[in-house]
Amino acid sequence: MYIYTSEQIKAADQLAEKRGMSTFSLMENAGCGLYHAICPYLSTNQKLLIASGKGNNGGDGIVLARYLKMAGFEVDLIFPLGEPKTGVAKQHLHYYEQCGFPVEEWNPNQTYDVIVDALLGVGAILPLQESLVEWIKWMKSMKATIISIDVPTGISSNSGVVDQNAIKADYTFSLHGYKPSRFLFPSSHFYGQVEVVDIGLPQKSNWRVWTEKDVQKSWVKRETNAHKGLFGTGLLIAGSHEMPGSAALAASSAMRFGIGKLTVNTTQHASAIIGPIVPEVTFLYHTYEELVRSEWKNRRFTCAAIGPGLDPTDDLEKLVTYLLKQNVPLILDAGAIQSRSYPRGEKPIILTPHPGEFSRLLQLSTKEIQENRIELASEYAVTHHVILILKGEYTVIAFPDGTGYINTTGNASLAKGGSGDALTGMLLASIEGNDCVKAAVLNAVYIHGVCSDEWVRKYSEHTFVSSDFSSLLPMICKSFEKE
Ligand SMILES: NC(=O)C1=CN([C@@H]2O[C@H](COP(=O)(O)OP(=O)(O)OC[C@H]3O[C@@H](n4cnc5c(N)ncnc54)[C@H](O)[C@@H]3O)[C@@H](O)[C@H]2O)[C@@H](O)CC1
Ligand SMILES: Nc1ncnc2c1ncn2[C@@H]1O[C@H](COP(=O)(O)OP(=O)(O)O)[C@@H](O)[C@H]1O
Ligand SMILES: [K+]
Repeated sequence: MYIYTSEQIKAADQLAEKRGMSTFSLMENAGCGLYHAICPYLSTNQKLLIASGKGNNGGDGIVLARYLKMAGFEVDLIFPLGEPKTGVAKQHLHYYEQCGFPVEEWNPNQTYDVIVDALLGVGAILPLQESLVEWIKWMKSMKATIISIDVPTGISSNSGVVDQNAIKADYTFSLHGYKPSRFLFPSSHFYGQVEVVDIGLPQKSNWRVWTEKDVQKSWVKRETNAHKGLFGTGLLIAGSHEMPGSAALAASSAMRFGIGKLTVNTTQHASAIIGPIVPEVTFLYHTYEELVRSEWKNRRFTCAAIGPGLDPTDDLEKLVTYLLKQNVPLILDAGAIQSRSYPRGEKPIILTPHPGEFSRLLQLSTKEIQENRIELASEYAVTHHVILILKGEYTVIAFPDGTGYINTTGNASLAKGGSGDALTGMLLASIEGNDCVKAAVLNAVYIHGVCSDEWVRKYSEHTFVSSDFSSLLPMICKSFEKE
């Protein structure tokens, strides 16, 4: 489940070539792998068209055409942009023809059930050429099932940028690994159902998808003689007169997700609302200044989260600056997400912006953020030595060492006030319950999403509310515990 930029794909090809694995062989692997992956979606009574481009994406289409022909499928191979230009694609076309298979001319009057888009892959340069646009318009009018090879033609592979005439695939079969645009916007919505086809190259990338297996492997079971002191003494600075619920949601998720002890610093009014929801927590009613002056030193908190339900003020900023010096894991959310510098300590500092907050932080439009979520999050995490969780569909989790992960759980039922507060609470608990910081963060994000996935399996996606995390977490967490 690795993610590769177009540059990384080219580098992997070159390295393979240097080590004796020719691009010709890789293309054979690609075409053969594609054949086996695509076959289950096809039937021999369908009329198939493979439209190949001039580069190696087109070459993959040629190899696929040969395998399909050999298996008895009715398939036409055409070159809407002209015949192949790369040496390996030419070689494969030669072999295809030597096998006795023809190349067809594009016939706009012919109809097809399935069209394979092997026009452009990771070598695409946008915008699309005029000569392609006419052909794509015809293809769209066909109402056939569209299968794209590697990347749907007309979308970028590294960014979310989409050409106005881009092909919207029903299925995309990506070679070697995912391409970043699979998880960016608006490009991800052009991929359809995605499968990765292995082509025999070793997997190595600093970006990948966090999976159920990863959660299972890194799940920490409690020792039989465990005591509450082992799972953190957290301080949650959250909730205001106007937004008391955010603290309640963060606190209840933190308790449910396993934190040992939790103190909430909030207002008297907010605590009257939080207390009945989470009777397990204790309260402090300090001003930010008072917290800085005394409380922290006396209490021995082992981790903190700040921001849900708080407005960004100068006093809050002073408190954040103070907390950043305390060398404990710190989660900065909502009102605590501001532009500032961060110390290079051993304890993790975690920022949880949604695209709007990240856009304010970077002074970029949300469109630019969404098109480049992975790259921008990673740059920020590395430059500022923080863990950056860029929320939304396909949440991006970037680490200061340049590695990163995409989360694929969660759905639009989470698009409701309070979901982010619950995540903050879960992160706080997770970071104290797992010695591996990466696993702690990734598992919290993953399970936060799984809760909403479980909800929509049974109920309407409109009806999920953040208080539901509390009743879903016991069952979801149980499913990850090894017997
Ligand atoms: N390691 C891997 O993943 C491998 C990938 N292969 C395939 O090779 C592809 C990359 O091949 P290439 O680097 O040759 O690149 P592509 O085949 O993606 O595209 C390059 C060709 O398209 C033309 N082109 C670019 N932008 C265009 C536009 N806007 N309008 C019209 N024409 C345009 C270029 O002039 C060039 O001829 C991958 O996507 C994959 O399908 C395999 O064949 C080999 C191994
Ligand atoms: N369409 C979606 N698909 C997956 N996850 C989503 C979607 N919409 C929202 N989320 C998740 O819900 C949470 C929303 O957080 P946030 O916007 O901070 O909410 P709030 O501030 O109201 O608590 C994030 O974890 C985000 O990833
Ligand atoms: K393609």
